[in-house]
Amino acid sequence: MAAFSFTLTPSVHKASPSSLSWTLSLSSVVPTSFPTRRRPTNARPIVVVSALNAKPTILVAEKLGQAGLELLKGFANVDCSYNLSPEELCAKISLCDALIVRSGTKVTREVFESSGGRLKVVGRAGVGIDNVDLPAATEHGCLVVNAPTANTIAAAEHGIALLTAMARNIAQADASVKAGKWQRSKYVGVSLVGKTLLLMGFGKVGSEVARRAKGLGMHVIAYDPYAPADRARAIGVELVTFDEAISTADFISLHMPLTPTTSKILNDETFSKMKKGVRIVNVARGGVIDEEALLRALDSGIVAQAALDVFTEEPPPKDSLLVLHENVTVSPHLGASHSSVLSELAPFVLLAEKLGRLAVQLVAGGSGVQSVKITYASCRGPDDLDTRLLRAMITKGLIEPISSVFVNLVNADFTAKQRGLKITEERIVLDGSPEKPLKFIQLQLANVESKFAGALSDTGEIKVQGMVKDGLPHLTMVGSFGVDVGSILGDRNVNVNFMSVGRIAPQKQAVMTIGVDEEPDTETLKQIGEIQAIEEVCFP
Ligand SMILES: NC(=O)C1=CN([C@@H]2O[C@H](COP(=O)(O)OP(=O)(O)OC[C@H]3O[C@@H](n4cnc5c(N)ncnc54)[C@H](O)[C@@H]3O)[C@@H](O)[C@H]2O)C=CC1
Ligand SMILES: O=C(O)C(=O)COP(=O)(O)O
Repeated sequence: MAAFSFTLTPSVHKASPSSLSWTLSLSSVVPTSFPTRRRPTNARPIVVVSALNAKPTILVAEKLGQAGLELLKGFANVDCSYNLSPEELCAKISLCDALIVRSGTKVTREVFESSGGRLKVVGRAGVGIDNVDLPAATEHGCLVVNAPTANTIAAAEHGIALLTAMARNIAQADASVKAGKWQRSKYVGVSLVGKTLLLMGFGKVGSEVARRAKGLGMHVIAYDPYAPADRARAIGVELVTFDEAISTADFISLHMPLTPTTSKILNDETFSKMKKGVRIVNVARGGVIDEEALLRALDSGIVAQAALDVFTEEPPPKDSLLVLHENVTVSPHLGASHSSVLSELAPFVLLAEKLGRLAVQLVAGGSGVQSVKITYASCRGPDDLDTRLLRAMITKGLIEPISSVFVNLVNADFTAKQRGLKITEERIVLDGSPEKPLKFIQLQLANVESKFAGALSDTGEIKVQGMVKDGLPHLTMVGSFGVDVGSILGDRNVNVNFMSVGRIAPQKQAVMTIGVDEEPDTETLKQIGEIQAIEEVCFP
């Protein structure tokens, strides 16, 4: 083991006598020690611990992304037991404080009764909560929470995929070519442009489908008694009555929850009022369609085609005439399959929050941030990077240290708007491999004073920039100064085993000693010495 030390000159904050404390500037050098997170006073854990000092037990009854499981394991005993029978679930539940399910587990009254009062939370890792008996949960004092936006884009994209695949007979044509046939006229398909698409349910998924369908040149109408007219107008969608809706549509796409009111909302009577040759897409829930009535409508030609991701019974019986119908395209409830996107973004989520926290601490007085510009540098095209989660975490980092608000993905945009924080996002598309979602994230806070002159960019904004290396967030730039000593050593395969910091007096020079497993070469030391904030480097 070896150690080397270098002196950091406070020249970076010479111009500002009340400059940032060394703790912060040195944390800029140590990539893993961003300012520590203070838990906001009103933040409440979801899971209630049942015995003093005991970890809660969470039963995960369906497959979740690894990143989500790791988070749970950080504070709870996690029992991943998939494909439990109803009896097995009831037998286990009295040992659990929380239960996490997706759409495949029925959380019935019997489950709540069997829990003996221990079950405090049912978490639905997804949108639809039709598989949870809500009155029974309420009676048993059990909270039911879902992830209302987690699957919005996936469900909307899947709906559009089914719509276009159905219109062009992709699944049938694929099977035919693979069977050695070449039936060009049989599978020619129908055009979408100029056709009327009816969205039944104009909430989060329905709105996203509308945007995409407009891009395909479709005329989009919606039936949703609760949807605000201004949202429909903004997207260019006409809200219509039920009867007008079903009698004028060429295509119908379902996006409402399964409730007693929407159950079998498409039935023999409604099919009989539809235009002959209508085409139906369902990525909502199987139960919103009377499946036997749909089969009859397909056989009679009222419905020309249907594309279904969801079924009353999942999986549907192998001999289901609906599934096997030649004019029906099916998928196995895939409208939520984007967990890999979340897991690949996980380290950047941490980076985003830490950059937000650091940036706000650089502001003189801490508050008064009115606008933040976020730059994402990526080798991926703009449409291939969903930044909502990152934006939410940056907002969380910016707002939580200076307020008592608890910010998460759900309320981040709302909270920012409420506080008058304007967020703009910019993407820089870099050359290179798109394997990693991002190269770096940069934040710029405009029109604020900094306690730390060195944190200001040439154009006078507070600027911080970071990247992810080996799964960890690294701060790479503050103001105009590159600060990532850890990255330089990491790039040269020099393993850091400790770091310690001292200083001669407040606002004076600081000394950092870094213990390394391998001797850094002179080129590495030279590179560290060239960092503007560093006065001198030596390796004894
Ligand atoms: N296939 C899949 O993997 C996925 C399926 N879903 C399904 O999509 C459904 C919709 O999801 P979101 O858009 O996020 O929900 P949302 O709550 O944002 O939108 C649902 C809309 O349906 C409307 N609605 C309620 N009752 C209605 C009725 N009787 N007639 C017409 N409209 C009615 C509501 O006013 C609301 O605007 C979920 O409940 C879930 O069942 C969601 C995600 C993935
Ligand atoms: O989020 C929803 O409502 C879905 O339908 C997704 O279901 P899943 O979590 O994939 O079983």
